[in-house]
Amino acid sequence: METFGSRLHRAMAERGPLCVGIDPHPALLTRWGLSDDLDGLTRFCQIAVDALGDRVAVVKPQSAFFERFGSRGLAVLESIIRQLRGAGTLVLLDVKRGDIGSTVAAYADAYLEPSSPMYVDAVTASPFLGVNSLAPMFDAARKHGGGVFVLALTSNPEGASVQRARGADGRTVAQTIIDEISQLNRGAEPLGSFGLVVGATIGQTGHDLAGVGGPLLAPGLGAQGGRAADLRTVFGNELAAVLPSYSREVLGAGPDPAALRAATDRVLADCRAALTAAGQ
Ligand SMILES: O=c1ccn([C@@H]2O[C@H](COP(=O)(O)O)[C@@H](O)[C@H]2O)c(=O)[nH]1
Repeated sequence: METFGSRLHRAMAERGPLCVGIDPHPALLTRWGLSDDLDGLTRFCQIAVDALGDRVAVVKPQSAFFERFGSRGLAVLESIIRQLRGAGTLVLLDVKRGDIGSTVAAYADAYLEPSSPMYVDAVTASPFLGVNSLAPMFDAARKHGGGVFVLALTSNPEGASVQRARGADGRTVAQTIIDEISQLNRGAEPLGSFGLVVGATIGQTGHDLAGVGGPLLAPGLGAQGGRAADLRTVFGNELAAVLPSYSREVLGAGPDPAALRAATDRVLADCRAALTAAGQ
């Protein structure tokens, strides 16, 4: 069985280093001339999937915007996950789950067990109940070729007070998370299956990302103010592992499918330029 890290490495080589988020914000539904209800959600997602599904390496649906509509919203999410995976696109579900280990086991069943209706290639996870509380997700990912992206240095300004707090050994909370995820990826080639989330908005991190060995998801580009050129400042020598992620910046170009594709091509070109400019 091929690992998630290997599948992601190939997808990034074939389609380019880009993740596009499907975040059906109420304001975007309105902007696309759609109603803020289940019909609008369904139409929005169909247009986005048809326009982008076979072009980008990774699509990242944001679960919250589907959960707004209850079980019928989740049915739409399940449907687009199936369609995207059918088009050969890796699906990273942004759901930021975390809990005590016995409950994380149920989240692992929900997202990383192939028989689940919500089965995806990878999920985002919150480590703030302790990285090791996520062990059931890591185990399921290993068993089924999935991936887990763990929050480390998030793109929002509020994250720093928690993530940059220092423990007894002098390391920040984020560095502890980075070090634990690095251990999980040890020896994995060409890329580990355990990633970190590091916002493109945070400037020089002051953290050591050199040994991570897995993908570095970089949200915060576009609508939150991050620019592709900032990736070089944030990630330094680790540009080869960076997976830039845009949601509103691309989706704001819709609903015209050609405009969505043009926006995707534009941000991908920006990212390629930024990620290769340092001679990588
Ligand atoms: O640190 C983080 C972690 C996750 N996100 C998520 O990414 C997208 C960003 O959307 P934009 O429209 O490109 O701002 C969204 O789903 C966030 O929940 C993040 O922004 N920062």
